[in-house]
Amino acid sequence: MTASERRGVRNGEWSDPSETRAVDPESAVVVDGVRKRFGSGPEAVTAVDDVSFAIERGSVVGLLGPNGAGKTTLIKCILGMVLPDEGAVSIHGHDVSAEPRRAYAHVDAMLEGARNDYWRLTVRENLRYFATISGVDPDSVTARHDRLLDQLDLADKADEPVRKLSRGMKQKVSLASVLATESDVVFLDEPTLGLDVESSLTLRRELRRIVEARDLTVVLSSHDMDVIEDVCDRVIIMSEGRVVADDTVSNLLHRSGTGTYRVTSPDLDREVIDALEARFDVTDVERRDGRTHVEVRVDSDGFYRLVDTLRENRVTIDGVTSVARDLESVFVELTDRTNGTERGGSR
Ligand SMILES: Nc1ncnc2c1ncn2[C@@H]1O[C@H](COP(=O)(O)OP(=O)(O)OP(=O)(O)O)[C@@H](O)[C@H]1O
Repeated sequence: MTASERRGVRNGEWSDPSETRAVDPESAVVVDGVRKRFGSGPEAVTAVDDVSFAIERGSVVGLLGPNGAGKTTLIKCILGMVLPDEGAVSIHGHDVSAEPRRAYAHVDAMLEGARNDYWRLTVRENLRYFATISGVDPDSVTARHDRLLDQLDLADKADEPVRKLSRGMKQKVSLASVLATESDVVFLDEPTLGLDVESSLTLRRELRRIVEARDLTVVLSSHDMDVIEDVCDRVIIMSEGRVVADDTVSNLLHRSGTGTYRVTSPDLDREVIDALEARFDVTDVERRDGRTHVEVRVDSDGFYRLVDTLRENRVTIDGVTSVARDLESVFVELTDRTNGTERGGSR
């Protein structure tokens, strides 16, 4: 280990690791006040802005955010591929600046949906290769590799060179290569990118099964909300470099306060719809069977203001139902809000 490796970086200055805050060795990953700026002067971009969180061992955490939110930069800071300007990262209790070898000993990653698999080697040879370079005797994990190939529907391709496989299969080989090692913490960036629906479903199901069987910690970034909703225990949503939500999938879906309501009425004319649009976030208007159905997204006290507005306009209400939320609508709501485009009935 070099002298600089023995030192931690905090608040933009090199410091003695003994000065760094004690981290919970029980956490798989601890990110503490990480900040990263690119460039300088008016052109500077703060890609990651004071981000902190801890990830429990054996959990699957989704990292979400619109393009440019800072997800990749944050993952690269955690993996030591980008040096943060401020803050500290530790993995399994080891500060990545002070003890990089120990911190990264059990970490693997698949970035941007791919990994440098060896296309001339067969699928099984790739798995053995990556197990070997991670310090595992490949003969001792043959049974586990067979199981992995089975789980990912790759068993009948095990002895084919990777170059002969379809794009989706290559992607599964990438994931299998990550899981073939003895890593305890894996970072998967867009693992289902380009997969067909069936392969994506298989991969999600098997990933979840593998996580439970091995007590694996996974940090998964994806633009596909269904993947996140299916696989993750918890979701961290970033927008403009900051964390705007950090909660379990179920809490995010059932957050009290905000919601979308569907109002059905025989006399919702254009004038009333204009009045609703002026005060609320009207997400859908549909005329069917002589009635009008309007979907309105509101915040915590917005529901009562919505009902009051309908009454003021003497609207006959046939029904008001709550529309089930999915992670996508929660995501849009949270990231719209931080981008200053919130409507949600607060006008
Ligand atoms: N090497 C770099 N030099 C300058 N700016 C950068 C660099 N890397 C990232 N950025 C900027 O930092 C911000 C965050 O980018 P980042 O790639 O981390 O976002 P992201 O959430 O991963 O986006 P995406 O979903 O599009 O991959 C963006 O404004 C980006 O342009």
